[in-house]
Amino acid sequence: MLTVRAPATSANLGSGFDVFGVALDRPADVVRVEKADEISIEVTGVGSQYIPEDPDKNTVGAVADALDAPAHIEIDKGVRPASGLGSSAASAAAAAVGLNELYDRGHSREELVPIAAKGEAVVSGDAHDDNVAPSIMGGFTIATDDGVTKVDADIPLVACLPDIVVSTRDARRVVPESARVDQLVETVGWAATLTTGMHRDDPHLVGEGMNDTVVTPARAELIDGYSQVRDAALDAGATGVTISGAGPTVIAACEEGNRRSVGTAMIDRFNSVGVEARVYQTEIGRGATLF
Ligand SMILES: Nc1ncnc2c1ncn2[C@@H]1O[C@H](COP(=O)(O)OP(=O)(O)O)[C@@H](O)[C@H]1O
Ligand SMILES: N[C@@H](CCOP(=O)(O)O)C(=O)O
Repeated sequence: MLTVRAPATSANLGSGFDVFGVALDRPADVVRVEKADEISIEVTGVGSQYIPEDPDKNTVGAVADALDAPAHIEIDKGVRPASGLGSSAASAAAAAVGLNELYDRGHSREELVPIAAKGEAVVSGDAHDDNVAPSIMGGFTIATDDGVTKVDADIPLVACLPDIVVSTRDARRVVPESARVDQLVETVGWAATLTTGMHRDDPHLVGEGMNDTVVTPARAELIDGYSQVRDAALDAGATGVTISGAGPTVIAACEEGNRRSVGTAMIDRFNSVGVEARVYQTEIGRGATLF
């Protein structure tokens, strides 16, 4: 039996819809894989009552199929489903790394990204790579059809998860079908600024690059209190704030010493609109770890 820990991730970061992602230091899923004649799945942990154990409906089933690696797969969820923290992707990433090792398939970490993304297609309708890439490879990742570029960055982050459920599938339905040229121009500027910030470990450039006028405003409607929480985090010293993945988690970049005050401000503001929330004071972390 092999055990793999794969981290939660925050995709998009505002300007990088379906492209940018970061591995978070915590929370994480822990997945155990053991060779078997057929695929079977057992799920425990946070939100496990909402996660199907049917291999056709769980992200890890699609990964085992793609690797032709039947196994008994135990998933201990640390990442709440429908959180915007790459919950479904964390399991898929862990399964891809574990089954690749168990069956000695010889794929590199980068080659495992599109394999793990097949699991994302099962739950959200699209095989987007922006969560599985950082969960497998760690750091800040730029995932495109040409492959994954990874930067090891050190940026303090606060992820505030409200007690609201937003499924990625539903949140993809509100994404506008088109954008104006002036919006493309500003998005390119923000994405370039964010990428430079990651290279320089500069939370101010990263925060500036977390802007977005295309996808985030449409999705903000799905999160009660989003704009108030964003303002509160910025007032408390966050350098940038946006929706994590498809939401409802709200993610803030900040300086090391500001994480606690930013987190408290975000929780208080969600509470003030009647929404319970919890906060992860975290940072950009490593990819899936095999034990
Ligand atoms: N291994 C898994 N872990 C988490 N969710 C899963 C898994 N397999 C299937 N799902 C389903 O995926 C959906 C959650 O995925 P998604 O909406 O993308 O949330 P998140 O943003 O947290 O990844 C839920 O409907 C859940 O039942
Ligand atoms: N690019 C995707 C990312 C979804 O992330 P998740 O953590 O909400 O699954 C999107 O924005 O739809």
